[in-house]
Amino acid sequence: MADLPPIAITMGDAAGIGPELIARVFQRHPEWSARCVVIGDLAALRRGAAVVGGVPIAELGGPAEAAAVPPGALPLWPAVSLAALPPWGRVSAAAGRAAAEAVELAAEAALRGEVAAVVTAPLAKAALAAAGIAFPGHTELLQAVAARHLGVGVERLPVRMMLSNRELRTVLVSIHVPLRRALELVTPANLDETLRITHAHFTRVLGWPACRIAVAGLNPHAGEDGLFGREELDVIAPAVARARAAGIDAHGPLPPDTVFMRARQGEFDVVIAQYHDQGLIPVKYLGLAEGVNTTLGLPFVRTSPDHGTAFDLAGSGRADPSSLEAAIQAALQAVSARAAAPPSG
Ligand SMILES: NC(=O)c1ccc[n+]([C@@H]2O[C@H](COP(=O)([O-])OP(=O)(O)OC[C@H]3O[C@@H](n4cnc5c(N)ncnc54)[C@H](O)[C@@H]3O)[C@@H](O)[C@H]2O)c1
Ligand SMILES: N[C@H](C(=O)O)[C@H](O)COP(=O)(O)O
Repeated sequence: MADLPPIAITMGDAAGIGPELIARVFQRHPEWSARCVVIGDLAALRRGAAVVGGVPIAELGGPAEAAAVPPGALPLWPAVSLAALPPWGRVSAAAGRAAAEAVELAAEAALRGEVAAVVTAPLAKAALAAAGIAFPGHTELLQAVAARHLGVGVERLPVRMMLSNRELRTVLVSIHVPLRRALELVTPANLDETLRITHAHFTRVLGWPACRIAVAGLNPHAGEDGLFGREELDVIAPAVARARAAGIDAHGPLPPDTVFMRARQGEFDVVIAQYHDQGLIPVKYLGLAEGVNTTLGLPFVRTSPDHGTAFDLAGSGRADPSSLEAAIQAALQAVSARAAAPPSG
């Protein structure tokens, strides 16, 4: 796969652990230097490198120069610049704006085919908001950039968040919305789309022959035949039936308190969760170290660590790079899978 373009890694919030984790990754994986391009601010990456004891930085004019980067160097395309470095661990509009710019540049490069995938280091949603950026997080920002590139509205490019580790995968019906709003978003259309996008990701994008999808209920005991709520009977079960009629190996609605255990024991490949914390708590409870956040439905591969900016640790050198490493590894694997079996549509 040496002939594929590099993978873009965005620096994340410069006040958080992103820059130091990126530097740590190239210390631990010198073989990735020529396969990646980091998009960010030079001073922020220098500061991150200093936190982990120093890493040489190779400044690039663009992704095409990555292939010549020597092992162990941090391949930086300094296409984003901060007027001043933000203090560690503080929300700032400037850091939010710079983080978003790096993400937009990476997505546009991916859409032009100049990078093979996008891996995003964590940004702070409050910093994005402080910068006046109207998206709650990466997922919605990437969706908007891709839709703009394709000349369609975002409603024509639905995406979903998947969190995964070695033991469990979960895809969310809704993402960054208040819990009351999440309940309203348990609709036939959202269920159908989540099932379709999840099935397509595993079978068409990753080339699996089949994918066993469990669908969690919303209410205690999946409603207990309507005793504790009717969403299972009125919305979720019909969506599962429609999916099965369309050839998707969907099961449910299953009681949310045991469906993750059943998937972890091997009964299902992935669980569709009805809202953010229903799906993310079981994955993150198993530990942040190996978790990967993947956006399904985009026209390019995007992964991210499952943790955030960890402002409490930023600059200390104590942050664990494992989740970022897992995100890069997952992106490399997905890119290889796509190259071996291009999706049919
Ligand atoms: N991928 C992303 O961009 C992403 C993901 C999750 C949260 N966030 C954002 O990050 C900000 C902070 O969120 P939060 O505090 O809820 O979660 P967090 O993941 O930043 O931190 C939660 C806890 O985990 C610890 N932790 C996180 N990453 C670690 C690592 N690599 N090594 C060791 N310990 C680690 C932190 O010290 C903290 O105790 C918020 O703005 C949130 O929206 C961004
Ligand atoms: N919900 C994600 C998590 O907790 O891991 C996180 O906020 C990242 O979201 P984006 O990838 O949309 O920034």
